[in-house]
Amino acid sequence: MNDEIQQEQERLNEVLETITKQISKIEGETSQRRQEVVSIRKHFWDDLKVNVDTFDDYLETIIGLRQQAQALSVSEGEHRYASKRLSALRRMKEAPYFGRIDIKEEGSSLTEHIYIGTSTLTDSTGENFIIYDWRAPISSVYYDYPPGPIEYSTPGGDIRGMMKNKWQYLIKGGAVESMFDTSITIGDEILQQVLGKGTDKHMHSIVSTIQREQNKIIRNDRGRLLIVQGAAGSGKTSAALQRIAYLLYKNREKLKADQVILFSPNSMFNNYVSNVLPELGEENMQQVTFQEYLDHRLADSFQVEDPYEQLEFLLTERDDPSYSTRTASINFKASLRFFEIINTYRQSLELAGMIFKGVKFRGETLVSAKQISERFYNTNTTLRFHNRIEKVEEWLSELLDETEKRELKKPWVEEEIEYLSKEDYQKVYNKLQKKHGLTEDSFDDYDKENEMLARMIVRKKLKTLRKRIKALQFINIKGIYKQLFDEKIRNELWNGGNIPAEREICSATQKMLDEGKLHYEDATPFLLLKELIQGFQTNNSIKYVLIDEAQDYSPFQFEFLKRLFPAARMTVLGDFNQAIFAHASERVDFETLTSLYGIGETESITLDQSYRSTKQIIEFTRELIPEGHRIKAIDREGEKPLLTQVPSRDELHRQIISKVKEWQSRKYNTIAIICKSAAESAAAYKALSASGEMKLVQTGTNEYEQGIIIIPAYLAKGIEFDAVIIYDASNETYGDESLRRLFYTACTRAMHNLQIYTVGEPSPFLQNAAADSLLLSTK
Ligand SMILES: Nc1ncnc2c1ncn2[C@@H]1O[C@H](COP(=O)(O)OP(=O)(O)OP(=O)(O)O)[C@@H](O)[C@H]1O
Repeated sequence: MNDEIQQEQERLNEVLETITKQISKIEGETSQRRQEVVSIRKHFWDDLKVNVDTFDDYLETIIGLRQQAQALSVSEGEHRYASKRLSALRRMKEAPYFGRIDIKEEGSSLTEHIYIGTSTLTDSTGENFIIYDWRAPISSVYYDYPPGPIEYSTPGGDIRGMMKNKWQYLIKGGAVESMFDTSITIGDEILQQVLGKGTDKHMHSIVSTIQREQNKIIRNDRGRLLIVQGAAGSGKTSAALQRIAYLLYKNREKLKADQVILFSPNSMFNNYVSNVLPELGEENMQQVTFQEYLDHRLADSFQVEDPYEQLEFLLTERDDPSYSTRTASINFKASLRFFEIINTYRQSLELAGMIFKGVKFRGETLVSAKQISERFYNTNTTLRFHNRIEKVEEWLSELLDETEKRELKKPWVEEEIEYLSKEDYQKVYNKLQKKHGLTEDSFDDYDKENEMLARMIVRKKLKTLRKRIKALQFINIKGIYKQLFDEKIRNELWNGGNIPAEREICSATQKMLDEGKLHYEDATPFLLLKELIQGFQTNNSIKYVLIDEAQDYSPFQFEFLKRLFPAARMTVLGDFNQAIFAHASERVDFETLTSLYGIGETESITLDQSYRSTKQIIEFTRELIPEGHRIKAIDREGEKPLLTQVPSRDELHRQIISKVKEWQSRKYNTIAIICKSAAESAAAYKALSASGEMKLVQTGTNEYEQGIIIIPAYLAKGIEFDAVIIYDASNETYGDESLRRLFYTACTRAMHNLQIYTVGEPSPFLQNAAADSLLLSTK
């Protein structure tokens, strides 16, 4: 051990001793707090005198109850805080800090050693910092500057100074393994070591090696919208998660983890990233997929297609007669033009076109659809659209009041009373007694009893109808959406056509609706129209929305999310070179998003440095896309990706099995065989699974599994593998230009090794690359 490491180890030992002392102190406190909580819970009612005889007694009881509940909540809060601190300290024992900066602030003669770790540590007085949390203002200097002049912002103003040294430490199990003075060493040694490691079941935090550009994303505090366009593997997901940890720390007094929501591509991805925040001592944010939200809102009325079903159709059914109409429909329905058409359509409904459903009770029409329509268009026409709907709703509720009165005397009610079971009768009786304070004596009045029972029965029967009227279900949204595709409306509102396959799109959409289905491309437009008519359902409690893999969202969906979360700031992270859904085929950047909140409220950051893959893999993958030369690789060496052309499927499978064996001996944790579609994955699984343990990943797979997996490219997005086999990159499979982005996404999942097979002639995508970034073999 050299002198420097020896000295550092001694300091580390002192820090560890402080941590150990604090742990034992807090352990005592937590156990005491726990006992307090248990005791208050156990004796909650013993310590309380419950007396409601007089109003004063009642008041006293309520006050006592409140005090007791408050004491419980304080103790629970203290216990929670102490437990959180305890787990932070226990985590720190492993590696209390990872960096140090030596800083002399302007106007001070003292050079301070600032140690940086995952959590704060102070001495026993609580006044002096031994370690600074990586999210503290001063820690930003570590990520933003090399030694030399520095500047950072604090709530009290900007601070300037000089950084004399910057150290990186690799500490494991309480021992300093290595340390680097970054003013002397070239490159980021620790980053190299971290990136050279194998995959794990879960993604890890990157706080010890956050790069300057990523730090800008993490600490960005300006504007309503932050757009991050970043190359594959540039750390977008990582930056998003550390950003959440940062926001929770910075706003710890007012922001809770469940006020932050992350939209992610699928549930396997959710599982893959679920450890990052707990590793940093924070609770996980809410995580959803856009599809989950659509299902939540629409699955009652429709069979809603999910995005992967849509994609699978596009990837595998090219010969289907409806294929070209479907692609035209997807493009059109994701466009801003369709968004505008829907808005215009909604406005036109103020004058004509609303479709209603008649209201029926026990098979009898109380009011017909036509009558509702007449009411809507003939009265209150000067009011705003939503108020007019409200007026109709009030009118229908009044009609129900009248119906209730009328029905009371009808024979069906009398009959239902007779058939009431004893229990029902007793229930009704008890309810009535409680509500009206009836005594045994007063209830023997037959008429009164009957009237009350009748009212109860009729009300119960009308309850669902009332609810549906309150929920504005008398508006036929499905009919209104279908009408948008009628020839008449098309001529009036679609602004002169020029939409490819316009007629075909219209008839296919109407047919789909008649079958009770809703394609993925229709789900958001349908929901938008519904909300524009019925009023928006908003969620004001969410303060931050982060959207990962944002290239897969249409401008439509962004508009929708903005309206859904009116109180939130949005962070959008994506890469258009990985846009795999048909609706994004034309788009190359997030330019259109600027209009969401306006230029003044929008900031954009681009990440060009890729961290996931070796230099050789990046040199190959960047040739697959336009402007790929901008992507920079980390100086991490590996083997050149290998392209092997085989004559047949049988030979393909033989070679894959032997490649997997070779790689297993290299101890790779995950080897992925990436296919184009679910259909191709299933076929590959059938042919290969007998050779050893392999897992097939499908849309419903919830866990990121280690080992050997077979996976369609679109489900592999967002995640990574030690080594990747591209199952078949032939011209037949990846011949069409529209598949370039999917192919790029598949290849960029590889961290250390990439093997591409092609049965017969390779895809044209490989032709540019083949010259110098791919090794060719035709075994
Ligand atoms: N600063 C960093 N320090 C250490 N590792 C990093 C850093 N930035 C990114 N990585 C690693 O690089 C890999 C890719 O990161 P991440 O998945 O966040 O990228 P991405 O931009 O979301 O990728 P993609 O768009 O391809 O899904 C991960 O293994 C991540 O841990």
